[in-house]
Amino acid sequence: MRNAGRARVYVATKNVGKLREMEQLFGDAPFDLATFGKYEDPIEGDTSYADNAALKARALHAQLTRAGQPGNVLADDSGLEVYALDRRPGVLTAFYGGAELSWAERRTRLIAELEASPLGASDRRARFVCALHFIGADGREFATMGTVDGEIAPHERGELGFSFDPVFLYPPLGRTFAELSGEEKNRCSHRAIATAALLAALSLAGVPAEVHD
Ligand SMILES: O=P(O)(O)OP(=O)(O)OP(=O)(O)OC[C@H]1O[C@@H](n2cnc3c(O)ncnc32)[C@H](O)[C@@H]1O
Repeated sequence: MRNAGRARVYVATKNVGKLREMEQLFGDAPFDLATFGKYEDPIEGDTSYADNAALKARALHAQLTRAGQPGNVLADDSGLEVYALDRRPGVLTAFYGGAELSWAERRTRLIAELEASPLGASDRRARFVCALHFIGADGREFATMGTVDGEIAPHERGELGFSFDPVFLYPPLGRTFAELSGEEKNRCSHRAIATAALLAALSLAGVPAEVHD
């Protein structure tokens, strides 16, 4: 008898908010997401989400292989781009404002920086970007991207989500990402779009392989 197999995928992240979303986004797909306790994240570059996602995936892939535990890996590199700020903080979103600031302080700072900028009074457009990179246990690599357009809200709103979600207004619903349920965010987010593309690519490529019993 032939069955679609389930495969473990180690996620190269230290961001609990991302991991929680990925677990929901992978939903019924034939993968079990896991973390590797000894994952050491590499130093990321400052130019490309795709390069950083590949860097993180390859680092974890190598660490698992060294530990004698080879397997599938997945990494996400993402960020928030504000048009009036020349698309900053962009690839460097995780470091916005420096390590000593809380996320609430970073959100306040972003709104203030936007409003002090020459275009900030008339242009609040922003987008979230997500690059995913998957490496199969057989070494095959798959990369996808997703983006979602929105605006920087005048004040933060909502308690859900993480990081910049309370200041990211999603115009089609008139709410910030932090005012959307997990299910709602996972129907429209940058990560949802990149994940749907990845799951489609994996399915077309026959990953995970069918098992015979
Ligand atoms: O590298 P890992 O360990 O995965 O975690 P990280 O938080 O450092 O990840 P990134 O380098 O990809 O930084 C992405 C940043 O972009 C922001 N971000 C990405 N997706 C987001 C989302 O769905 N909601 C809110 N903020 C998001 C958030 O501030 C993240 O810290």
